[in-house]
Amino acid sequence: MSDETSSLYDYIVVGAGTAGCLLANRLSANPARRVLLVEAGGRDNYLWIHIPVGYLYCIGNPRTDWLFHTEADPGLNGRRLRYPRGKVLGGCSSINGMIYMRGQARDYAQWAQDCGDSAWAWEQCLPYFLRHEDHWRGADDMHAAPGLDSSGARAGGEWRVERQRLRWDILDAFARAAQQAGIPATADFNRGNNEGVGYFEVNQRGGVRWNAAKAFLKPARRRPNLHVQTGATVTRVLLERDGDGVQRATGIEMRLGGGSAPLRVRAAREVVLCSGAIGTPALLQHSGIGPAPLLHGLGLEVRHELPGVGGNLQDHLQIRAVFKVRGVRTLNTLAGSLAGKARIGLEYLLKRSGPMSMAPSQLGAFTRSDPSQPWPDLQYHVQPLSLDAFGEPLHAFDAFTASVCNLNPSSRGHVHIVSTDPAQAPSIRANYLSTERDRRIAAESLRLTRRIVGMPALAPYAPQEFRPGVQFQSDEELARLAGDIGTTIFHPVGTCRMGRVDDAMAVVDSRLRLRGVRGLRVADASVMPTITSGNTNSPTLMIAERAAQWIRDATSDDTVNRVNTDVGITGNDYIAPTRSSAAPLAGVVWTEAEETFQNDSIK
Ligand SMILES: Cc1cc2nc3c(=O)[nH]c(=O)nc-3n(C[C@H](O)[C@H](O)[C@H](O)COP(=O)(O)OP(=O)(O)OC[C@H]3O[C@@H](n4cnc5c(N)ncnc54)[C@H](O)[C@@H]3O)c2cc1C
Repeated sequence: MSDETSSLYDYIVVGAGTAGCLLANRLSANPARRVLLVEAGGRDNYLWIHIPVGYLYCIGNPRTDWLFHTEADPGLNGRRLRYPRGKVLGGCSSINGMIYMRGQARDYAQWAQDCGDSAWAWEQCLPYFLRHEDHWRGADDMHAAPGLDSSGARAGGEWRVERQRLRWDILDAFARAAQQAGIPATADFNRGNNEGVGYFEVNQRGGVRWNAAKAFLKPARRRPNLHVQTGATVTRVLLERDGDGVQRATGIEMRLGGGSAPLRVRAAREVVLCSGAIGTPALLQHSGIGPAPLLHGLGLEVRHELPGVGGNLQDHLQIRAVFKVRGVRTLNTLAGSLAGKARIGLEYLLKRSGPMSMAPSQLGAFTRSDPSQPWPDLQYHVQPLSLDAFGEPLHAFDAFTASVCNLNPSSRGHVHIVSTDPAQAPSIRANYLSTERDRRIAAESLRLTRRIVGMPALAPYAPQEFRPGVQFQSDEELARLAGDIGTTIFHPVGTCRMGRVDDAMAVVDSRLRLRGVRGLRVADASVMPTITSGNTNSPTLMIAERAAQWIRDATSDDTVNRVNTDVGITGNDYIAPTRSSAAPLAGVVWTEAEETFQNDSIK
């Protein structure tokens, strides 16, 4: 325990997931700034994180997953869903489907409009995608998007994007069928309008998962000014009043693994929340920041009323139609025998290719639910396999799954804590298919799936609809069936959304500062006002990249953000998180809850 009067850290980043790893890297690039990155999960040294197909063993595994569930959902005919969230260095980027997708230009135009800040327009965001990208095409301006300034594009950034290392006859046939149904072929989903059908690009290097920890923490591992604390759950953001009465975040309270007494750590400049779309609103609510009725109801002191915290939950609901096929191999039967498994294992061992290098979905398509839509509003994830649910065994027959989701759902849910105990999981109410529009699009998307599958290119394989079943045809039946077979595609966002200063439901302003509290920012998927039209990992990295820039810009003027150490902070109140931080700049920067290890021990 220390009783220093000076701050231990300049910045505390809460959550070492997709956004947190990038931020920790960027903020600690300045050796004069001391950064603490706190992660509830452990290190990413579990084999199945790195072998792409291992996501199957990471989801539902307490070593890597928070094991959340949604509440029973009327739109899903009363079903609850397993709601995986990464709990490990890298966060969800350590367990996700690895698909690299920026979204559509119009998503960012909408954000700019919602926030009244043109900084969020696609043209302004693009350089921040490119800043960390390491794309297999290199700094090819074709990829940067036609007509746009490609400055900042580079091969050799940290975030590796590669082509997949396998193809399937059944997926090639689906791609041809999609083209016969009017969806053009595309070789690049990332130019601002992702319309088309093609194989996804993935975050892998040589057939191995490339997560945010490898990309952003590993290169920073020898920085003595970066302290990574794993196995520590942050339970509260600490607030104090500045001389003018405005509250300021001065640090965090956290518990090390094994349920130790709470420890307090102080940040001289900013606390940045990167705990994700579920973790961040829950942490704010536990800190007394959120909707007053919710906090009062739990007997929590309302430190700062912000009614939007935890609201506006949006997610993509994937409607998984399954088709049996004949005369073509799919993973179902390929992996169904010992010999098949051995062949698959050997191929990965020797060439880092084949089904073990496989992202869950390989083929993608973006299209319109009806021709009057100005932009693609549906995304397909097509898989050469089928199962009843993730975690269940593959079916014994050959089949493929055409999963389709509405990219711009109008249904909104929320995340609410249910007790004052931060160890208790929050209530996640997704409210899928709770609007007429979402139900109609669900029905239309299932019809479109049938139309594609009915095209001549797939005829040689005699596809037979296994789920939901051809007997169901009316809008009403299809919407109900969507509720039966729909499931999350793991993209919760929006629960601390940014917005204009006069928007009472906004949680952060357009520069990601928490409204009404100094020294506190949110930089993760929770700030998205509306969900992007595609997968959400890379947009989250872009958000973090922007936050890093704004934090650096703000703190280059010390008078703006720096805590006045004469006001409100008493040294004895704050204790060092571990024995290493008694000498925080001494060079030991990687710390686990029960163990301190040297800074080169990350793999
Ligand atoms: C199974 C799955 C598949 C997906 N597939 C894809 C895909 O193929 N492509 C794509 O683009 N997106 C995909 N996504 C979504 C994408 O990965 C997420 O949108 C993105 O990772 C969100 O990043 P984040 O930084 O907001 O949160 P996270 O990456 O979830 O990071 C939050 C971190 O904070 C930690 N944390 C939370 N609370 C606390 C606390 N109180 N104290 C300390 N630490 C805390 C967590 O343990 C976690 O490490 C998928 C997600 C999942 C789960």
